[in-house]
Amino acid sequence: MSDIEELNITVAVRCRGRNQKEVEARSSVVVRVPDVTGENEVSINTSGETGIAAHLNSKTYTVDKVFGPSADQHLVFKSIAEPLFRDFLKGYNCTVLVYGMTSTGKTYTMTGDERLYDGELSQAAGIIPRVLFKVFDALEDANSDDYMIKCSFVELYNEELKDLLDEAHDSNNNVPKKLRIFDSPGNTNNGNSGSRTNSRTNSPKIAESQYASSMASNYASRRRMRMGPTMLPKSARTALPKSSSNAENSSAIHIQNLQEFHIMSAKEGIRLLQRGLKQRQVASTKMNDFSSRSHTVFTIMLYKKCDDENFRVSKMNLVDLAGSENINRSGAQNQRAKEAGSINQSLLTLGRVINSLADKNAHIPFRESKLTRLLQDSLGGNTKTALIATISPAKINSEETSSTLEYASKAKNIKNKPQVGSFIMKDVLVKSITAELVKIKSDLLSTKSKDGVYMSQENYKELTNELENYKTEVQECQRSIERVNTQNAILLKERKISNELNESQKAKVRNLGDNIEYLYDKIDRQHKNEQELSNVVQELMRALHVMRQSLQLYEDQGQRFQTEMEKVLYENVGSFKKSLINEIEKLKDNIDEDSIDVDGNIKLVSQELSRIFDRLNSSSNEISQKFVQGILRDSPKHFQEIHSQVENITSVVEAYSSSLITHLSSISEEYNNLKDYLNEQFFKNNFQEALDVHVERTYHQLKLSANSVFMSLREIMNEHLENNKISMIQSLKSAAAEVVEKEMGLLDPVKTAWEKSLENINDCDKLNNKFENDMRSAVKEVYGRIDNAAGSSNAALVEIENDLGQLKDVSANFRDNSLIQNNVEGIKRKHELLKVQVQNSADYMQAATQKFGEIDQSIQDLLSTQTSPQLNNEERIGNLLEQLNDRPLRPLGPSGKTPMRIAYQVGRTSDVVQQPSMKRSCSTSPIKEIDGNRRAPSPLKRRLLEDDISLKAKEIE
Ligand SMILES: Nc1ncnc2c1ncn2[C@@H]1O[C@H](COP(=O)(O)OP(=O)(O)OP(=O)(O)O)[C@@H](O)[C@H]1O
Repeated sequence: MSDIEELNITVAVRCRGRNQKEVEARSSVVVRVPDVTGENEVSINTSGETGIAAHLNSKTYTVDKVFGPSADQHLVFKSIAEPLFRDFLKGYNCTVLVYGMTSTGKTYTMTGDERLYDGELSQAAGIIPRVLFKVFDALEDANSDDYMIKCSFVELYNEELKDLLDEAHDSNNNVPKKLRIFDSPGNTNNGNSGSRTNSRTNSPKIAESQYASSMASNYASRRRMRMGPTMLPKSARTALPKSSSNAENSSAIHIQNLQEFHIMSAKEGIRLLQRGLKQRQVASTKMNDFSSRSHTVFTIMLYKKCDDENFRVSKMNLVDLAGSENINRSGAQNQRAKEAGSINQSLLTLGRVINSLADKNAHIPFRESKLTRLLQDSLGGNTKTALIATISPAKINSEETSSTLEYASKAKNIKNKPQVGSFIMKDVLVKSITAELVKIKSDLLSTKSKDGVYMSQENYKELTNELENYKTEVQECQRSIERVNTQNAILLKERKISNELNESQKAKVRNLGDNIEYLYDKIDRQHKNEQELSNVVQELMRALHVMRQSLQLYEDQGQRFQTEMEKVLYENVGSFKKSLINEIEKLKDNIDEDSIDVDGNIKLVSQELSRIFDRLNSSSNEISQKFVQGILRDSPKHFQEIHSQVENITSVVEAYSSSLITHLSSISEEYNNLKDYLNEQFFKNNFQEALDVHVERTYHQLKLSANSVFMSLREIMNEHLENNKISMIQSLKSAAAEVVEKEMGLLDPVKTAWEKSLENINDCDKLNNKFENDMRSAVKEVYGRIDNAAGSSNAALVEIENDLGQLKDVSANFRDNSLIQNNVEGIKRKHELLKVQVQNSADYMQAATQKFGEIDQSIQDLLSTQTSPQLNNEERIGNLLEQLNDRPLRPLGPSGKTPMRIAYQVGRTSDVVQQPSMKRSCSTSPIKEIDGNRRAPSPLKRRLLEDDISLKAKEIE
């Protein structure tokens, strides 16, 4: 046992969002959790302070996972229950517990929305429905047929156990069987001596009691749900302890009389769950109007084949604990108080058990409550366990939240020693199933023996209940149809109203459009005025410029005046000075002469002076008058101009400002109108509805237009494709015709050439035949001659032999007889003659052979020229014709003509266009073409002839 790894139980915290009650109570959020998940710390501030103080005074708890308000059911299942579920499939016993104060989401987490929608679970489905679906999915995926799944559903309420699936609760006649927690014989983990070690060594097994209870007959429900509680036959009961591999550790807690139901699908499991939930005791308290004050345990048992003889048994306990709030807070009284007390009794014991396990105490008070006895194996035992603590974020529940978090963080220290579950022998299982079958068969028999339909009381009740249920369902459906109809009518009415509203909105929008048009008009006019104003300002600038120029003119004139004055003064004073000096000189002269008329001179000087001053005066007067006159002349003009400019500007500015005021007032009036209109009329209406209608209509229009677009697109595509097809076919046809025409054009000269070549070939054939005939006759002649020669040679040989015989006979008379001498001479002459004849024949044959060679060579030459790869067909044919026409025929033998045979061949197969007529003529030819190479028989024949001749010649010799 010590080899088995110790595992801390997994602890998660799930914090929901604030509920209606908490929002209405304006209770602030005091719990800090992530929005979804990702952290393993949760902190709570119970001090009532805010800001940094709150942060400093808050208490932080560390767990394995924290889920915030946005964590959905799927995430919680995936993170917490699914890992355990995988171990459950492997054969481990697993437990998932939800713990927390009422209305924090325990039932939501464990069960959630268990209903099926089109055979599927909703997003809000909790752990139990998800496990039910997962288990069948997993086993079906594994293609495993050798498994069996059973379910049970038990409630612990007021320290009383209740089988939530026992139909006797619904029946008036049947009393539900009492459930009892039952320690298997080997269990040493009792209340007094219960120790952590003992509990851990407990191995889950299928005990007799469990079977006794699970096999309790319930044919009615089995028939309905194709499943049912099974009863272990006696033999199986006795066989059971031996079948368990962990028999020596057999010390599990079991519930006597608890019914277990076979399920063949997840849906059957869901139906069982729903049936059990209906039975669940629900009482209302101050804390939660629908608060459940009971603990429930939904158990899924998996019997999975592990070898030929045994099935492995694993259990998944899904525990929804009652609310953990304390009795004072709940305000429950009387019966409720008792209930609350008992709940607390269980939960308090659970707390103590958790504390003891966390502190590793020797004594663990499992036996002090039924809840802890039930959970004995899940806490510190062989089970893999996960605890989900559900909490509220609101300040009003902070006390309970703290207590829940304390429990959770304590529970995190509990260590389990998970072990793979026990085995059950195949025989035992088969026997239990056989027992069931026997029962079903007997029921069937009794049914058959009756005329009508027979069914047991229970079954009948079941069916009646079912019928009632269906009736209720039908009524509900009718009601919902009516509801839907009413809603539909309302919706139609609303639609009408919204249509009207829409129309009026449209009119208003049109109005608004007109107003905006008008405003735009005004703004345009305003713009024009601004333009005018800017023109005026420009004019003003110009006038200013003119004024500046005038001023400059004045300044220049003044300058000129001053210069002239200076000039006049300088000239006059200079001349005066000169004349004065002259006069003084004169005076001096006169003084010397004593004849000076002083008075006269003085008079003259004074006259001169007064004249000068007069002139000066007059010229200065003249200049100043001129200047003044100039100023007087020009000034009114300038001033007039300036004045008129200023007047202009003033009038324009006045006009502009008045029009500005008018426009501004009218714009502000329009703006106010618009604002009023928007405030009072436009937004006053339920624009959301109008918007919805618009959205709906737009959607429909979009859909219609999308459809029509698609349709037209399809039509266009089809048309396009059809056109393409037609034009492709046409172009292909015309291209093919063109190609054929061109090819035919190209073929024509070739055809003519072919025809010509065929004629040539035919001619060749004729020539060839003639040549062959000639050759044959020549050879025949040669043969005749050779035969003659051979005949005469033979005759000569016979003669010689005769002569030799005579020679022998007359040898004795040879020397003296002149006749003999004459005979010998005659023989000699005949021999010479014969020799000459043989020599002639041999010469003739040699000449004939030479002719054969020449003929052969000429044919080879001819063919090699014709089959040259560099030549095209036309050239070959031309050559051929040329050779036929121009080549001098070599005399041969008696025919005296050149034998010729043309095998027209083309280098490449693809170039060959074989004419039927040519083929025919070729096939009639005595000389064949093999593999395109010409092969003439004449050399062989010739060689044979030569051999023959030389043989004959040798014989003759
Ligand atoms: N995480 C959550 N997300 C959405 N709704 C939730 C969540 N938790 C709880 N609720 C809702 O809060 C209400 C109370 O939840 P639930 O009945 O599960 O609480 P409980 O802890 O089981 O209470 P009790 O102890 O009284 O049985 C339910 O309507 C449930 O849908």
